Amino acid sequence: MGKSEVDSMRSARLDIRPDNRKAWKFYIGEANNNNANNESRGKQKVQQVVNGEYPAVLPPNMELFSNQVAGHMQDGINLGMVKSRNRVYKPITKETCGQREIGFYEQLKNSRDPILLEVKQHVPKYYGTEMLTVDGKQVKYIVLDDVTKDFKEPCVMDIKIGRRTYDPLASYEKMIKEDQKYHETKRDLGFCIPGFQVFKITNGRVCRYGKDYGKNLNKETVTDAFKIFLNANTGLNRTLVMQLLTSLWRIQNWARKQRQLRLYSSSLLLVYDARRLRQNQNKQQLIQPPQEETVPRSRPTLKRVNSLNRPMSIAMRDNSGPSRNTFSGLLTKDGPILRGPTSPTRIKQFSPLPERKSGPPSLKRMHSFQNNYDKDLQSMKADYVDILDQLVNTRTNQMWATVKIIDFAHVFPAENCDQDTNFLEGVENLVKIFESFLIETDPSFNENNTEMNGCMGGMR
Ligand SMILES: Nc1ncnc2c1ncn2[C@@H]1O[C@H](COP(=O)(O)OP(=O)(O)OP(=O)(O)O)[C@@H](O)[C@H]1O
Ligand SMILES: O=P(O)(O)O[C@@H]1[C@@H](O)[C@H](OP(=O)(O)O)[C@@H](OP(=O)(O)O)[C@@H](O)[C@H]1OP(=O)(O)O
Repeated sequence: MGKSEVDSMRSARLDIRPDNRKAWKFYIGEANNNNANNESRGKQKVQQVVNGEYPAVLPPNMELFSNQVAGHMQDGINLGMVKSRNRVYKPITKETCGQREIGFYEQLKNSRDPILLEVKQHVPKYYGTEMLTVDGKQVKYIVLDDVTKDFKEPCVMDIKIGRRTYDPLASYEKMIKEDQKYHETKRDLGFCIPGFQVFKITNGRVCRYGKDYGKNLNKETVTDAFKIFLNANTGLNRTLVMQLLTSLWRIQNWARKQRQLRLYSSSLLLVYDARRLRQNQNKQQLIQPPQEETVPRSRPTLKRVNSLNRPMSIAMRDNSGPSRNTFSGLLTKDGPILRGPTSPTRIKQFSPLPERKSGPPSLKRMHSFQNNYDKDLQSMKADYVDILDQLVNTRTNQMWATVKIIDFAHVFPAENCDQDTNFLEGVENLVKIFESFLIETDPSFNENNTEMNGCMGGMR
């Protein structure tokens, strides 16, 4: 395709759908995620449907990154993230920010400082930079590991951390602009949610929530956003919450210790695989004993297995409430330590539910107490999908949810060797919300327990 053809195609799209420029940003709802219609023509290919709903002329083997949920998108003005195989490419469009971010990744790559070595575990692997020709222009890209690469149905949430999201070199206008947006969640919780996507476990469709949704959230409605993201309409999944919380605790622990960096406007990227969540939910329903049917509907719906340890329930029993027994930030080989009123409480080591061993689904088990054959058939199909997945995926026993720190365009050295409270407070509040979810997934949790409300109200 010649340049003039590409140009005319791009302007045709501009003419026909002028509002599309910010389409993704305002989009809330379901979308078909398999709509990338790539045409390889000669050396470059045109991608018709992209992260910001605009085409781009990309080098061969490159495509626009469809799992990008926030940040600058391909939208006719900005360049979006692109991907090739298991790597994502972040364009450097603002020279100073780009150099700062590259500088940070290079520092991590070469450093032996224990704090930097520790944070490296929570940052996507860095593969240097590359020049690519995009839309006929040479652009420098930062090359990173795609943290969604192992997931069949990647659910991704970008949580921008900090009450303050501008750096020390920001202009007065930039400060005002930043302070005005996502105002309530930033003010009350020290973080905001610029975007997320979730694959619904009920129908496999992807739903995307953009900036406008995030800008209208407040400290109460933010819980709804998390529950949508966590596919909690059929009940919060304890294994999922535990995996995310384990990562969050480790990041919190690091943020409490570190005294050398200021992370302005960095994000925590929460990712999990809805495919694995569905399998986990199905499995829990299958092993659920029949007497569960008598449990009143008003109770939390998540079913549990006996082997699953219950850290927060131990905490509640020993210390009578989450507001008085937050995780201390200390992880030992035996599990996290809680901070209690008198002495620290060690929580038993916990791990995600063991995955189902391969083998054909058992027909014997398939007669539910309700004799609901349709439901049984559905579970059986899900089992086969599960087994097929295991046959093609050797990573099946790995974690299927994690949290990474991303976006270091506004990282600065700390001037006075104290904590980065702006970053830390956001992380701590996020941790508290996920700890309250963990309590909710405890089968002994009583809905009327006022302690939990106390926990939510205790945000800094
Ligand atoms: N390593 C990664 N793996 C998978 N997805 C990623 C990765 N890094 C970034 N993303 C995706 O790209 C989005 C934007 O990333 P990032 O915040 O680094 O870009 P940005 O354009 O600098 O953002 P901003 O406009 O907030 O400054 C993230 O929300 C996430 O969806
Ligand atoms: O983080 P930066 O580099 O300052 O870029 C911001 C950022 O992308 C911001 O998006 P959000 O994630 O805070 O929602 C953009 O704001 P909008 O919400 O108005 O789109 C800013 O415009 C970006 O700043 P800049 O205009 O300097 O590129």
